Amino acid sequence: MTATAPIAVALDAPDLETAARWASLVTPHVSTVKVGLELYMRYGPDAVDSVRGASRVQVFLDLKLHDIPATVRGAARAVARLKPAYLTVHAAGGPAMIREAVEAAPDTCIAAVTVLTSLGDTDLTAIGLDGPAPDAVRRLASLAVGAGAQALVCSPQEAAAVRAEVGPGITLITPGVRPAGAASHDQTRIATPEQALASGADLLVIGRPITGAPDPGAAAAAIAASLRRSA
Ligand SMILES: O=C(O)c1cc(=O)[nH]c(=O)n1[C@@H]1O[C@H](COP(=O)(O)O)[C@@H](O)[C@H]1O
Repeated sequence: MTATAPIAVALDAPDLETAARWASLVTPHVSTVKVGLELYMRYGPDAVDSVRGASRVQVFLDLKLHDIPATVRGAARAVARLKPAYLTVHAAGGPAMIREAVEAAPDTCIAAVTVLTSLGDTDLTAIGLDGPAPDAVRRLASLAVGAGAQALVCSPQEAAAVRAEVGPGITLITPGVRPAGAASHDQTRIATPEQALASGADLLVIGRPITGAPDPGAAAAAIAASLRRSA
């Protein structure tokens, strides 16, 4: 049996049946499935159990926590019992908040989201965040790692620069991944799966290019095969 590809499929579905069906189709090919806000807001912990099923797939719980440190500590502690492999927090929540999440979920890899891949430089100016994006990402990456985050979320466009900034021990997770010719949807800072891997990403988050395909299992298998060829 071939090893699964370092891909987290974003199960952004309106209902649990659809998410569980996508999960069962893609898990032979990918290492990880991601439960995000859409599913968790509706189903809570059941969403995690349901997509995990009987398989050994890793679950990435993407709740993008961003609140005062004590509240994030409580939230991280509450979901730690679900044993997700990864849990996201926003790096912009600051070092004290990140530290609380790391301490509250010791068996989970806390992944700090730097600058959302949907944002471009004009958005950063509107928000009041000093850009350009690669500079803001590097700054937040360094802050998050200093606070104990073991993983970082950034676009594949910044992965090489972030790796140079934080060194080899940190897991780099990149959404904003689109196979050549695929629709970008609401993503702004994108690259192909092969480019993401070559830039040093450890885990590629891919949603709609897989889940929106007529056969999500075949779409996941095709991307996994292209990554194997490019490795
Ligand atoms: O934390 C994330 O996973 C995340 C961070 C980010 O900066 N951008 C981003 O798109 N994501 C998530 O990655 C997934 C991307 O999905 P697609 O655009 O359909 O491939 C979605 O579930 C987003 O919530």
